[in-house]
Amino acid sequence: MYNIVTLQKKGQSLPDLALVMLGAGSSSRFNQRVKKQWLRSEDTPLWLFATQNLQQLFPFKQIIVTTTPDEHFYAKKFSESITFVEGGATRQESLANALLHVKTPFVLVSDIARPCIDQEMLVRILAEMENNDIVVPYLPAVDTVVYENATINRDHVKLIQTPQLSRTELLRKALQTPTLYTDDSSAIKAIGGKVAYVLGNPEAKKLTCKEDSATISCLKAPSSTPFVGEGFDVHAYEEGKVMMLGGVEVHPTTGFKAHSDGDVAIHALIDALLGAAGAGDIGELFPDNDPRYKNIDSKLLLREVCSFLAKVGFEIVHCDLTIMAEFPRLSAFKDKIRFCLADIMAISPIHVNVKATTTEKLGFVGRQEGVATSATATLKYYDWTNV
Ligand SMILES: Nc1ccn([C@@H]2O[C@H](COP(=O)(O)OP(=O)(O)OP(=O)(O)O)[C@@H](O)[C@H]2O)c(=O)n1
Ligand SMILES: C[C@](O)(CO)[C@H](O)COP(=O)(O)O
Repeated sequence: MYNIVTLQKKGQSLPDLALVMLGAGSSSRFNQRVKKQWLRSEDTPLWLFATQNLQQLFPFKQIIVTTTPDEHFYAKKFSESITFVEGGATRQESLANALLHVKTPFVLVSDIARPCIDQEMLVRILAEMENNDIVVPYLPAVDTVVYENATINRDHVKLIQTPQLSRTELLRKALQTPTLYTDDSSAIKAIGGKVAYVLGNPEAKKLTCKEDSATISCLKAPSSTPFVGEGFDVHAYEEGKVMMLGGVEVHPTTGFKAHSDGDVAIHALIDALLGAAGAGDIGELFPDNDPRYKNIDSKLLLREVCSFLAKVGFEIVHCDLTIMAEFPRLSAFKDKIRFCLADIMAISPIHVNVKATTTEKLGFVGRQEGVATSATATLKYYDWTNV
């Protein structure tokens, strides 16, 4: 590792450092269905790419990543060694949550939205840590700067970047304030801490708006690999209920025994979609003991899954369902189901296929105890290079 060699050459020993990666933002200025955290560089989401980039530059004792509560379960599936912490409503709150887990005297904090940190910049930061409370990379202003209609001396202006290296205890203390700061150094400065500024790097630009994607030079285009998932679900019949299959009412008086509306076709499809994304299964998202999902219309669940998949960087390419039912006959409903599902998934109806079959009176389907559905779904990464 070049930076370590450099530091050791300068006679410095390596400090114990924790890395905090802030990734719990709402990505609102990015203004896309996909959140910037989840853009893929080849096969790696941006938050992990940014983390791994720093990880290969320094042997951190701890790595902590903040995520939004709804993405937390999915982010955790990417790594066993990272500590994932739920973020708060602001960057500052997310940082305070992460700091509760830091065990080292110094902590390096970076925005996942600044993925292109190079080793020279990190070395410049580490080299200043000993005699300061926080070390902050910056870029000088190169344009004319007007502040409240008055041109000011641009030599006095610094454009602040991350990562910033702080004394952990002092940073914790600095964040115990109702004042909202947009970075760590402003908070530490406000309590009288000693701030060292070192030269940053234009390459360490923050991804804020969608137009920035093309300028984040270290990111590679997403892989074009298709991901195929499969799902399977069964529900027993229950009299006195409407039967919903694939979002369509197919029988007025014989429905399904279930916590939700029991739409076995949508449930299998959801599992196929989640399977393709590596996101577990329907029960992880919508537990069947959660009162919010009692008798819920499964179309709402499918909508939520589609919006989750879009948020974490996927597009739906195709799906195929086989509904196994002895009763009712489904031939008249297959196209209606297809159009209904395609509409919810916002894909062409020709990319949704629905098949129905009996099981020749064999098994629980054949004995008319219930209905089963198997489904496959194909996803691909959202291609941000086309935006
Ligand atoms: N509540 C928050 C808000 C922001 N961040 C993180 O702080 C960094 C800087 O924030 P920014 O780039 O502004 O990201 P967002 O807050 O997601 O963007 P926006 O303001 O456009 O919604 C990002 O890596 C973001 O994920 C965070 O961890 N928790
Ligand atoms: C921390 C930061 O990246 C330094 O420039 C910046 O202040 C983050 O601000 P944002 O409004 O949360 O993007």
